[in-house]
Amino acid sequence: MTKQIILQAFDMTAANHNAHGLWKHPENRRHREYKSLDYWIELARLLEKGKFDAVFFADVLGVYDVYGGDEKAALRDGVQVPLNDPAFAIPAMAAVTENLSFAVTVSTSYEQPFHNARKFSTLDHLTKGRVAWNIVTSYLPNAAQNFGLEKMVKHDERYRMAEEFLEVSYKLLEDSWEEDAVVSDPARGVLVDPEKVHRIKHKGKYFSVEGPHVSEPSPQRTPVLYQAGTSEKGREFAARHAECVFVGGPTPEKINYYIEDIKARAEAYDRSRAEIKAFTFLNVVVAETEEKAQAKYEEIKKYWSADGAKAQYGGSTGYDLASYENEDELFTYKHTEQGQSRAAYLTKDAAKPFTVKEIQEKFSKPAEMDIIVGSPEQVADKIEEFFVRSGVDGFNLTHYITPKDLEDFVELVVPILQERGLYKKEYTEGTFREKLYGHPHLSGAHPAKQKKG
Ligand SMILES: Cc1cc2nc3c(=O)[nH]c(=O)nc-3n(C[C@H](O)[C@H](O)[C@H](O)COP(=O)(O)O)c2cc1C
Repeated sequence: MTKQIILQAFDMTAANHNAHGLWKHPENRRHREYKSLDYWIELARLLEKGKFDAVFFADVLGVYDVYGGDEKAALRDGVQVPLNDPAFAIPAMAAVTENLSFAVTVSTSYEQPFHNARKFSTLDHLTKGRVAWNIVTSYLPNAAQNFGLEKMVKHDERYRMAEEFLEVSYKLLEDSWEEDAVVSDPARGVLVDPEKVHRIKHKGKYFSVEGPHVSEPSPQRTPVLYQAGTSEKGREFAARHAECVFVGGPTPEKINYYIEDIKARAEAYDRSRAEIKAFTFLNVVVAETEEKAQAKYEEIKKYWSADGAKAQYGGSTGYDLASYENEDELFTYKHTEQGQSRAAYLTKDAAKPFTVKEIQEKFSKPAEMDIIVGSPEQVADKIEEFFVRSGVDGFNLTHYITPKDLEDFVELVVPILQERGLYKKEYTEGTFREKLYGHPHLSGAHPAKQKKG
């Protein structure tokens, strides 16, 4: 059978995610409605109608304050702020759907593993196993300041913390409660068998957790594990832990390079390449005809905010585009403690070197990467080509006018992809991991299982 596209809506429980300035577009509803459950419920129903596999919630824990040295530009355009906690929308979205899954971003740099494990067990129970965790190490200096630190923990150390965070998480989610610990036996007067619940007694460099876990085993135990970030350390981390990777890159070939590299590294940990699915961004502007799609794109460009885009770029890379004075100088890679994959994107990963002037111009219109604009057939053709060339398993679909762009995609593009056999017509049964991999729990080759010996 043809490999089918796994589709996720890329979202954030914020007034704006990546559509900088588009809040001004008269048809955009999200900045007014993201605070209401009705909005998220409507979105969940729409995505399930379009057979989306999941909604992928990005999240950050501070404001973007690198560009121009403060958060003013980010606030003016609502760059991922105001922002609510994504976890709270999920039970309501799960209540009106049966198959849509939910990937939530949680940072290992600022969360506590005990609290995080409880949160994911709860979500996994309430969604009947439809939850995933996008593991990030964070990049915003302001997030560090919000959690009692003067400065961010350095990039590579954040990944070392993440390693230990995962070790504790596995102990809590996989080992603390045996599968049959909850006996619920009135005759013996025993709800939980004390012999089958174990303290984890973790004492490490960064975390100390006695346990036991307080939630009983959920359908998936450990949520499906996503990772995003392709620095050297990021790829090594993904190779060990991730079941899904979210990879950005300036060309399909570069994306493919990162995916292949992560899979090769996974093999060194005795994991099979098939155990890792890869996703990248998909930016689409579609309408009934090419002309209408072009007109829609022109409209989007009119509202786009270059300052908003630069604010986001500054926060995630550490490169302040307000501080470059010489427009003719080459925009080169320099080490920062922020996100190294994002920093590489327009510098050492780019197909050609850019001058500062070219970079500034890039931010004056939407999408760093190729945006697909066209009629439904044209869009489907390009998606198919991109799918094959990049070697991804699926996409995180962005949107500019929300929820209208998603409605258009469901109505206009999904039926064509389905006709071509590139996209499912029906969901498969079961938890998110069963839909992706055919089994409810982490595979036996995963390090979470291996350490049990
Ligand atoms: C495609 C992509 C999506 C990301 N989404 C988030 C996010 O929602 N929240 C966050 O704090 N970091 C996010 N990150 C940051 C990374 O997870 C990572 O912590 C950061 O980029 C530093 O790692 P790196 O140097 O390996 O890129 C994302 C990174 C990439 C490449």
